[in-house]
Amino acid sequence: MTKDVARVGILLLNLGGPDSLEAVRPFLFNLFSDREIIRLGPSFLQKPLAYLISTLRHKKTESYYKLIEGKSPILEITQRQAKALEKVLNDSLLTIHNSRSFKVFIGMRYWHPLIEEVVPEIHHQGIKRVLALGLYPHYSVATTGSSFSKMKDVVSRFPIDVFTISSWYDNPLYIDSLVESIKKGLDNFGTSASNLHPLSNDVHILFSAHSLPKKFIEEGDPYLEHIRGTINEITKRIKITWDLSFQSKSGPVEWLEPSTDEMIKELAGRGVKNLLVVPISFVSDHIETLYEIDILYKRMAESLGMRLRRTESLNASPLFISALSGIVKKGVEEAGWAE
Ligand SMILES: C=CC1=C(C)c2cc3[nH]c(cc4nc(cc5[nH]c(cc1n2)c(C)c5CCC(=O)O)C(CCC(=O)O)=C4C)c(C)c3C=C
Ligand SMILES: [Fe+2]
Ligand SMILES: [Fe+2]
Repeated sequence: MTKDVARVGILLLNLGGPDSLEAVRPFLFNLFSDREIIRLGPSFLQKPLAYLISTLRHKKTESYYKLIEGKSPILEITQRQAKALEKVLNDSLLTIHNSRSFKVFIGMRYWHPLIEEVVPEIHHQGIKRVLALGLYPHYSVATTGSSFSKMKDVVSRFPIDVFTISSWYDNPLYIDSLVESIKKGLDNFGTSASNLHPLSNDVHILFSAHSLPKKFIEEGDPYLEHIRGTINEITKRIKITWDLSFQSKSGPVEWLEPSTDEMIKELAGRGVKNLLVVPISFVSDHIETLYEIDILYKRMAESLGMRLRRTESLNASPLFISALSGIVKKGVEEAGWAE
């Protein structure tokens, strides 16, 4: 008899990003239409205001994407993660059931392949069990929460059972993969900054998380607690001097502080000369690593007499894919789909 686990689909959820400059405006419209990420007045005004903001903002956003090859790399990286994860999961199952049992899908919140496009596809493939995993280690209503709401809404139209994994900020292999990338970043500093010893305390670490309006935290969002949880696990394994700051705020409300640009200035004032920035809330490269950190903050640091480097994003690193595989397998067991 075929094991039921043979029918499990893994749905990787992420934000998505524009795949061309023409896609920037409709991508922004989709994002600003979502009341879970941003509330623009009463609900009947959400779409008109989303239209207005995307019209006013798209040129500025396009200018950032022009600096990173005219599009977001997020889909291509998520596809690599999906392919690697499917292989690792099925290779490990081969030894147990002699059948290929997992199929990994991608569902993006604001740009193609959209969640509402992929769920019907999963149904057409005859899959009745879906394990949904947000590619956000730290839960926020604005990110994972919004993707889950959209997915549950679409899935309710199909005979599909869903099991969700909402956060994995302290998963040991995920922490290992971050520690690996920090050690690599420190080593690279050692070789590129002459007379600096690898792992030297002379390199200060700055964890830079995506900012979030403070109101979310006040309403019980665990995002900040999760970010601190990840850092806490990292510092149990590696001795570093560090700070935490928040980047990419994008509206006139109060956001988490300090901002990464303020923090860079403060660290320059404290005499820090070598700064390794760790983009802590992203597992893939996108505009906030490739433009904001690599171009904007690097330039700012240089003008303050500081060397700034960034740790490599986890992307499809083997250790990170093992972490995802472990998270999925644990989820399959918790869902009761393993036997
Ligand atoms: C409108 C408010 C926003 C909140 C709140 C927010 C939270 C948030 N976002 C990410 C991760 C990503 N954001 C990305 C792009 C992006 N985000 C916002 C707005 C908010 N994000 C905008 C307007 C944009 C578009 C770019 C721009 O115009 O500045 C992306 C994708 C970018 C890509 O290139 O692929 C990601 C990923 C997190 C983790 C988060 C809160 C925890
Ligand atoms: Fe964002
Ligand atoms: Fe952002």
